[in-house]
Amino acid sequence: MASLHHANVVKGATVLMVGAGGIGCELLKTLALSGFQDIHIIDMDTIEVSNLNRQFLFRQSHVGQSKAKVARDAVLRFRPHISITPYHANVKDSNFNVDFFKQFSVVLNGLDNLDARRHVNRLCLAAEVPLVESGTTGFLGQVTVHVKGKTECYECQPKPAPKTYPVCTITSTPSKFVHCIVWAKDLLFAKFFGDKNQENDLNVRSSDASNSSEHAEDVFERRNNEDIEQYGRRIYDHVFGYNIEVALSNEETWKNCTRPKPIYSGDVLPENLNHQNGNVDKSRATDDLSSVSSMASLGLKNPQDVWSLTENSRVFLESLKLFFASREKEIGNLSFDKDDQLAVEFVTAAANIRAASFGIPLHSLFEAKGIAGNIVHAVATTNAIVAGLIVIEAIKVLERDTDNYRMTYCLEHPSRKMLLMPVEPFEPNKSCCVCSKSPLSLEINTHRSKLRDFVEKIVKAKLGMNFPLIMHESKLLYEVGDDLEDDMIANYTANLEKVLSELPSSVTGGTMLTVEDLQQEFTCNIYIKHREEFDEEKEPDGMVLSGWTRAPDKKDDNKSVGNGGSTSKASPTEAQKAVELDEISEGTEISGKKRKRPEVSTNETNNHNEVQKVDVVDDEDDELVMLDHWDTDNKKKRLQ
Ligand SMILES: Nc1ncnc2c1ncn2[C@@H]1O[C@H](COP(=O)(O)OP(=O)(O)OP(=O)(O)O)[C@@H](O)[C@H]1O
Ligand SMILES: [Zn+2]
Repeated sequence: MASLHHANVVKGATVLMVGAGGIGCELLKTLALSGFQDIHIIDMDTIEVSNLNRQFLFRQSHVGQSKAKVARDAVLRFRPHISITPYHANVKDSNFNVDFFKQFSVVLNGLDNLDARRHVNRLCLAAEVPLVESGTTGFLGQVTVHVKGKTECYECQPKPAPKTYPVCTITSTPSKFVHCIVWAKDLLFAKFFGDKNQENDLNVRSSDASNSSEHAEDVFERRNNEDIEQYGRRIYDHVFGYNIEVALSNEETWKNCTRPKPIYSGDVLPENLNHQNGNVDKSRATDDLSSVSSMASLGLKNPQDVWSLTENSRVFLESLKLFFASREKEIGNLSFDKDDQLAVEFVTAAANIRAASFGIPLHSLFEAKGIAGNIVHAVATTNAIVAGLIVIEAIKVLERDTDNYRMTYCLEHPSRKMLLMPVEPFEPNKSCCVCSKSPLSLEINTHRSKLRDFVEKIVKAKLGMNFPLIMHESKLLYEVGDDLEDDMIANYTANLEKVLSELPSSVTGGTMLTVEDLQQEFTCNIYIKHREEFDEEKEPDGMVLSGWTRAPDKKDDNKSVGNGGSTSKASPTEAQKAVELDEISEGTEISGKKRKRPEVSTNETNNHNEVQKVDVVDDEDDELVMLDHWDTDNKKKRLQ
């Protein structure tokens, strides 16, 4: 009987789950209840209070403990005889190598970042283990199946970079609140509390670039004998007052934009802020990020209130004081963290003061935090549905039921009365550099760009390699590893500072470089094209990687059939509308891939029904994701 076969397949499988967060907790529970008996879980995190609203295997008493271990213990309480092996570790650790991956029948991802997803994809390809990948954003979700040689790999479709804004919009002409948030977070906060020596083209540094006093003084440097309030007010007046005056003096800028108004602290606050606040209780633990709060010391209670300009100005100065009074040691090393209350307060206040200056509506701390942290509030129901779909696909993969593999998309609004949209997987993209080993090409100025730029911007950031090795013909130019001799390390370090054309084996236009990651067993050839100039706004890296093109179109791939045996068509635009991602896509990883609705068999309908039986639970909090959406102009070959 099919059910006996099914039960045996499930029982005999050794499964690796990566991620024990929102999706992972649901997944572990569903795997255990579906009869899986040998489950391994990797998660590098410990449990936080903010996880408790949707990660139902965790309780208040578990805060601070390993997610993987607590999830195991929680499930063993209702399935005591199965084997669950937890690893409190980063999946990118070198012990999780190809041999480690080979022991598994299938790998299931419940991750929240592109980097780890790409890494797992490569290890699955190298180990030839099928991967079921997933992601959710609010009501939207997806589950995709990746089997080497049969379907696309996770990287067959390029993933769009997080949304960025032109520098001049951020530094000079903001028109939306998000521009003010980016300014407050990436420029002002970074300038105050991050690395003092960083390059930061914020026009908060000093005066107008054309002014010869530019290098005379770093306004952010606290002067001798300057108390924190004086310091805060001086910076306030500089960034919200003086800099705006300077910007206003350039008439050209304001021809098509509304002129901002300078704001000085004296305009909105009394000369002396006579408050009981600022007197921080220094005995408070500085490692508890939530214990120091300007809202608390100013008596502002509701994070959903929109503060007045005066309140924002008070929060700005108070946050600054609190950073100096109770977290001084961290100053210089901080980067913005959405879970750092004081940082969120500072950024909210600074963004609001700037917004007031530019006539942009002010926002509450709650809203500002959402924008600054790229937060889309998670819906636990979506996680539960996605977890169910992962298990369904995992079982099909284990049964080698290739014809019935489906990529499934959870939609926010019903499309043709469906909230779940199953799509047949596509075959591997022949121009994918990961699974089809197709070469890439890189336009770069070989006389100006250093090997370090290439390693940081291309090899690490774009190709996601951890332990790269770079070769030109048979010459090694660079390598990372634990067992390198000192003279080799010195050699490679020296190479990093050389421009490409001056490397021991000169890299110029026409060179083919080989880049390899030994842990991921991933090799990639990059054809170098020399180019003199790059557009600073559009090509800020000063180099352009391409060649990762999509698979060729196939004309007959255009017909599509509805779910449940219906033969009606779902047009791409209709589907596209259903997966409307515009608003939430900021900062999340959403690929522009075209998927067509396939013919759906009766079998599929059954699966579909099964999915719809998943219990509905409550919704909450935030999660970052990977979502694909429909795209009208790219048609791909379906799996044969
Ligand atoms: N490289 C990695 N190695 C191991 N686990 C990882 C790695 N990257 C992410 N994870 C885990 O994936 C899980 C993703 O879960 P989820 O998206 O619910 O995020 P979260 O951190 O629990 O919640 P939030 O980000 O919303 O606060 C997290 O538990 C995280 O620790
Ligand atoms: Zn691929």
